[in-house]
Amino acid sequence: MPTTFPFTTLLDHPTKNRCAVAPRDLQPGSIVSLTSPFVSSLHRSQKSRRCSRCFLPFTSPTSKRLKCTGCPPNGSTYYCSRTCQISDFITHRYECKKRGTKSLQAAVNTFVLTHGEDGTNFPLDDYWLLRKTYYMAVFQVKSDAGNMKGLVPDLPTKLSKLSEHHIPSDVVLAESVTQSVIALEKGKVEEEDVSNLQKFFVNLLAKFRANNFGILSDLQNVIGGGVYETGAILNHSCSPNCVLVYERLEEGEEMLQKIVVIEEVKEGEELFHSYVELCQPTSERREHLNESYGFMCNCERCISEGTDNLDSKYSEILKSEYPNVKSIIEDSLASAEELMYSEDESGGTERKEYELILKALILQREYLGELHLSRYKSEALALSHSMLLASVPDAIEHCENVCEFLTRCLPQFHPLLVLQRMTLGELVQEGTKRDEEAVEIFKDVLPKLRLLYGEEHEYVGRVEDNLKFLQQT
Ligand SMILES: C[S@@+](CC[C@H](N)C(=O)[O-])C[C@H]1O[C@@H](n2cnc3c(N)ncnc32)[C@H](O)[C@@H]1O
Repeated sequence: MPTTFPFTTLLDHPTKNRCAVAPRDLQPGSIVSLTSPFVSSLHRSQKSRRCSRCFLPFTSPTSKRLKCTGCPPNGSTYYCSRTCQISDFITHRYECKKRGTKSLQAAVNTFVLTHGEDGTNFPLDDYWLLRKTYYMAVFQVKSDAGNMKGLVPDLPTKLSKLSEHHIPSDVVLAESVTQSVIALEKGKVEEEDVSNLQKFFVNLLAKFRANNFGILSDLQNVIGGGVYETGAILNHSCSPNCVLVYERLEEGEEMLQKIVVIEEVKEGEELFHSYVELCQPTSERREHLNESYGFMCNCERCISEGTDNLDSKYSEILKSEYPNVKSIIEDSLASAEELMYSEDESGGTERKEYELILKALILQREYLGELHLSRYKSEALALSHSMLLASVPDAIEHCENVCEFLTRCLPQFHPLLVLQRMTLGELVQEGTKRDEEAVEIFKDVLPKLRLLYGEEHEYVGRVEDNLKFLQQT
């Protein structure tokens, strides 16, 4: 286990309430917390790809996996080991087929009908997590010692400490979650308990709004959701001094959340991570924070950027022409997307897709500011396509542009930037004779990867091997 320097919690900030502060002077790479969640749940899109308990990826279709025999075939749950299956059973038995397939399906169907499969208001994945938390709280109270495997001692007290963000429409949402529990419990919920149950869900939803974490894979994709007690103490900043990395420690355990300091912090200074996508323009970040967490961000970056540096910035001369150009850009990107998701299984459309993306990108480069978000998105899309087409020189150009964009929006230790630079190093190594440049990139990236992911991580080994190879030749 790595050494941690647990942060101090201050309780009395006039507007933010609890704050986490550095217990001593900290260097980049210091870990201030490494904790497991109260509750976590794998997203449906990952169900067949990862263990439902510890989130270990199944690297190939033939990887060893245990299937829950109780789940319906279209919603199977898989585990990497018996230990994981047993640890998960305490709550999972309420979700799988063994306990009332019809009532569970009916409950989920009603939820989907009312709120949509991926309702922007409350996606189905969050619904599962919410219900799982409910069952854990119920069991925790029921179990005498409160330390049965898979349960969290003192869960209700811990939940009560979390801050809340109430949204009026959550009352309706709580109503439908309550109905789904009533249906599932088949008459076990007494009439007089219904309104308490509904209140419980209204409060739990308000806590979820303010405290839920998207659990990220090493490649920074969201693969699940969870509630972490320690992480929930950190406030937000758009120029954060900490990032969150998720780690699997051992079988049977849920994903740990590691809070890593990414710049020098003095003793007593507040620690922040970012609640939102940092590449968004200031106005969008602030709007998102206000809607989702109920505060207006006044961090250093928001104040210094003023109205915006990333918003649409066109050259003044070209501004009047932009409306026409915009439709060409949008049409090209829409056609590329249509091809990507077309039914045509024969493939072979990648070149055409790349050309359409490039057509949009060339116009975006001409008309939009360097830090325009949609220009960056096209650049990233063009990068993945050129890699798919094995067109290394194109890939290098797009990757350099993406790195340039990320360098200007993200702290230099941010995993997204570090991983993108690692890709750039590998492309330069593969596709050019610029070995010295590749070495420089790897030398810059390696210590950052070690601090973020740990010495033993496969990315660290990969970059070390690349460096060794380049330095020998
Ligand atoms: C995950 S909690 C953070 C800890 C919180 N301060 C507490 O006492 O539990 C999220 C809530 O903290 C508050 N918060 C976080 N960052 C903030 C900021 N930069 N400015 C104002 N309020 C903030 C908001 O109320 C938000 O909904």
